Amino acid sequence: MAALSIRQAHKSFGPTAAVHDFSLDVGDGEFVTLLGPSGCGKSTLLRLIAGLETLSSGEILLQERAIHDLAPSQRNIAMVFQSYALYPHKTVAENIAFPLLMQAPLPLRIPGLRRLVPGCGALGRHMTEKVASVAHMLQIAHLLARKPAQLSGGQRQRVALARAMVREPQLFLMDEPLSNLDAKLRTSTRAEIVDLHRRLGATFIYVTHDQTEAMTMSDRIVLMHEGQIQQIGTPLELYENPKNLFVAEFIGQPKINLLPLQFADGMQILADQIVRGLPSQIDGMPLPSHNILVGLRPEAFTLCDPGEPGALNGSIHLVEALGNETHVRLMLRTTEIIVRVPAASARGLKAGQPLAIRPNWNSALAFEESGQRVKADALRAAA
Ligand SMILES: Nc1ncnc2c1ncn2[C@@H]1O[C@H](COP(=O)(O)OP(=O)(O)OP(=O)(O)O)[C@@H](O)[C@H]1O
Repeated sequence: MAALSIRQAHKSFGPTAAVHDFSLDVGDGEFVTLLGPSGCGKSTLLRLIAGLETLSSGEILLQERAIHDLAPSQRNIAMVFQSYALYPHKTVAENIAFPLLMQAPLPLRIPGLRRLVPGCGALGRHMTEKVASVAHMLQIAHLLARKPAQLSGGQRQRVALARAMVREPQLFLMDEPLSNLDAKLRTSTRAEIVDLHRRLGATFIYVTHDQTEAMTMSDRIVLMHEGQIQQIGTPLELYENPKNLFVAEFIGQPKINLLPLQFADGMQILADQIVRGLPSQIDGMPLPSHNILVGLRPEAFTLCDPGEPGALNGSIHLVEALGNETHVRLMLRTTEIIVRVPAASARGLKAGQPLAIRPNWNSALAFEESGQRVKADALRAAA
């Protein structure tokens, strides 16, 4: 059974279709990330799930129960915002307890009444224990008496997480929760959220435009563009088997290289160079006879002898040594590509020098000029 099902969701703001024909099933306990460039509709989709926006059409089901007409408070969903949205005048303990307090009977919410109404003492103690246990889990128990202004960004983020956890929701929604943290803290908090997900066993929907976050944290990624799904898959599926150029270019750092492959007068021309020794198959299909774009990741090249069959010859534009590996920007006539070279092989490489490389054709991807992956049908049609 899917924990969350979104069926043909559509949301327009006037003429803008922020989310268009969006369908997704999320499994119980799964960590799914909505990834895409700014404005692709990620936050709108999260807000639709939370009930902060209403659908123009479609359905949202939580544990097979339609929730899209329910108020946010009735959905048993917790959302962690980019801004943390903590109450500045309340202590950390009061911030964390707030969702429990909102669910509690009225007398418990009014301090003077608590002692007078039977049962309130026990409920209050239960709330205090719950807050303490969540704070302990997130290692912020020593901060319970402080106000948000007295916390670091990372601590505020944990308080926001604790406040989301305290109600034990069926679903956690997180909207770019790490974007206000510095790079080092982002890396460690990333690992903490993954660990928290594992320990809670809850379903997480996470929004980010940062592919490293998406790749390292998610069971599956939903890559969006202009309100629509481009591809759904595991991080490796998206990297190794992108459906189209948008996915291939969005996933991967440095970006995939795109080399035009043309056929003219019986010659094979790759990135404006006549090449010999092309394989009979590219991307699992016979070599086409129409022009295509060949996608090669920066690691899909080997340094070689300039005269070797299949060699591409270029001139080094820039050498970026990262320690364990080096990124070489290589100019092949009119196309600049990035080649990932092991540090040991890159010693002595300098800008301005000639360099020859051989593509590893086993990992090459073939794209039509329209951006779609070359398919067997397209080859037959073009033949
Ligand atoms: N309340 C609104 N009124 C009008 N247009 C809106 C509204 N909210 C979002 N949009 C538009 O809907 C589209 C999707 O916006 P959304 O905020 O969901 O994108 P996003 O992928 O989350 O972007 P970002 O990463 O920048 O937060 C954008 O074109 C945006 O301008």
